[in-house]
Amino acid sequence: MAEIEIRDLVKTYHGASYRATDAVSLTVADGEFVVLVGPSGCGKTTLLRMVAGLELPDSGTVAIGGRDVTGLPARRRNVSMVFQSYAIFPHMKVRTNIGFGLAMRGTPKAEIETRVKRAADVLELTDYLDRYPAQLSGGQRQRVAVARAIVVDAEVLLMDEPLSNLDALLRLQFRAELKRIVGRLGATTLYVTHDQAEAMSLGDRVAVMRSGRIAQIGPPVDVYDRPTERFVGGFLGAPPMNFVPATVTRDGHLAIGEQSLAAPATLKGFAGREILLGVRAENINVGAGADSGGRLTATVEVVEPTGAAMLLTVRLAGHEVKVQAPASFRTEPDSVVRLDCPPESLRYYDAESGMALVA
Ligand SMILES: Nc1ncnc2c1ncn2[C@@H]1O[C@H](COP(=O)(O)OP(=O)(O)OP(=O)(O)O)[C@@H](O)[C@H]1O
Repeated sequence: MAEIEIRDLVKTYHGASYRATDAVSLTVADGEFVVLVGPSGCGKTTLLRMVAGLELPDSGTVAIGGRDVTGLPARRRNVSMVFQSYAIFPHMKVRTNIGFGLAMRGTPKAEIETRVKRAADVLELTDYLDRYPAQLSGGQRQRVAVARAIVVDAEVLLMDEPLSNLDALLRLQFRAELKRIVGRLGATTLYVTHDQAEAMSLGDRVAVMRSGRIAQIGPPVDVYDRPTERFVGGFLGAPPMNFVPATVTRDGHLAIGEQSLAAPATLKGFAGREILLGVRAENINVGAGADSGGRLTATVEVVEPTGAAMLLTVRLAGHEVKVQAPASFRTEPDSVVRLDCPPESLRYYDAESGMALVA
């Protein structure tokens, strides 16, 4: 059993006027992979370091496997860590690097050898055991760091941007590999990244952080599809969710400038108010030309082929909107397009607070 239970963790760094983490609570179930994601400075690393035992909270508790470890130093927590910098020793061969943690714990030599071999096998490093880090590629070095973390059989795996030193392609490859490895291990994992795509890809659940708090947590697809606040919709997704100001009219419409869509009955109580309409680029149907049938009219500003799709930037009632059209869609700047959004793909937010209006 290695559930991580974080309760009301508060941390204010010396001299700071704000809390780096502001009463964060989070439970990571045994064997679960939770990703902390959010913009720079939102408190992800601070939270992870408090779980690791590298930082003491001002208040709140951390329990691992049902044991309160809040006051315990890192070495007594049975956690394993992988950091952004590979933190592998340049003067040691891969074999020694991987076995380092075990050697420090006084594990017998024969057992170290067996376990290093097993970890190297999992991470496809067997052919590199007698090389020095300088003789490895970035991805291989990163795998050595991961091997060293998994070899000790810790209850909990903590990773802070472990892929950030890799170039884009390697990062993508290793992301899938990491998912496979950690899945196989079944370790309880808390993982920090600022990369929303990485968070979506890896997490059983994703916790989106903002200013020291968890804004929303849930399975990646849920969080992506139903952001509970504008911030989350604007952070997850490339392009981010579109937000268009609209007024709820008394006759049950959503007025977007001079144009309108039907408003759902759930917005009845908001008649007369300006709200934000949230919609993902891929949920907007687009037709070329003024007669193509959609209920809204917009003007194309930018056309970007992405290969898999055609990304359009259009202007709708003075607002910029990203639309993902099929790759075969043909249009050009200044052309008129018609847009339609299936009602089930629309989300509604308070214009001031940015919070979702209806679930
Ligand atoms: N040792 C420190 N002393 C003072 N302030 C710190 C310290 N470490 C972090 N902070 C501040 O605490 C806040 C949270 O930092 P933290 O490193 O946890 O954010 P983060 O979300 O991990 O950001 P990034 O993605 O940039 O690493 C930031 O405002 C940061 O400037």
